[in-house]
Amino acid sequence: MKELHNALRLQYWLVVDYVLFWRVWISSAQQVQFKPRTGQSHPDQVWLQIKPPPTSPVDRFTQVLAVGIGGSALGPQFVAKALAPDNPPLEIRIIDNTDLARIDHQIAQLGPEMASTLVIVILKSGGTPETRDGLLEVHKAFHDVGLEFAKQILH
Ligand SMILES: O=P(O)(O)OC[C@H]1O[C@H](O)[C@H](O)[C@@H](O)[C@@H]1O
Repeated sequence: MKELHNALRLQYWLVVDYVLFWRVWISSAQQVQFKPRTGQSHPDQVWLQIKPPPTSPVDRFTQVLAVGIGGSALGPQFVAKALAPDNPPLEIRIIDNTDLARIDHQIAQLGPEMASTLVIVILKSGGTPETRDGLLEVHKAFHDVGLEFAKQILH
């Protein structure tokens, strides 16, 4: 059982490394834009463009704040819970609904480590309104404490 767990743990990190590598590589090859399902350009798309790789203003990232809903939240939640090592190097939180009180609470939980938080936006379609709303809330929170949000986001 221990061997199985170790094998799964190794696979977990291989998948995480693989996904992060390709997301960063693809993002640096092309500016990723957030577009709604209507196909019209989003008015906020300028700040939603990122210039990867993300960087932490305080040397390294210590936690992850993911924004996604439905399958885009359940998948990462499953991987994080099922395959995480005993002492995960990064705390992972997921904003997966539009309850503002809950979102505020999750942002407050980032505490002084907001500067070392990597924000990951997960979506398949590219235009889920709930995910956009969560993203706007997180953006405002980073902006309010003077952090350069665009540098800490991967989407
Ligand atoms: O991954 P996205 O395109 O953001 O979609 C996220 C979710 O949106 C809706 O809630 C759908 O009913 C789900 O099936 C989907 O997983």
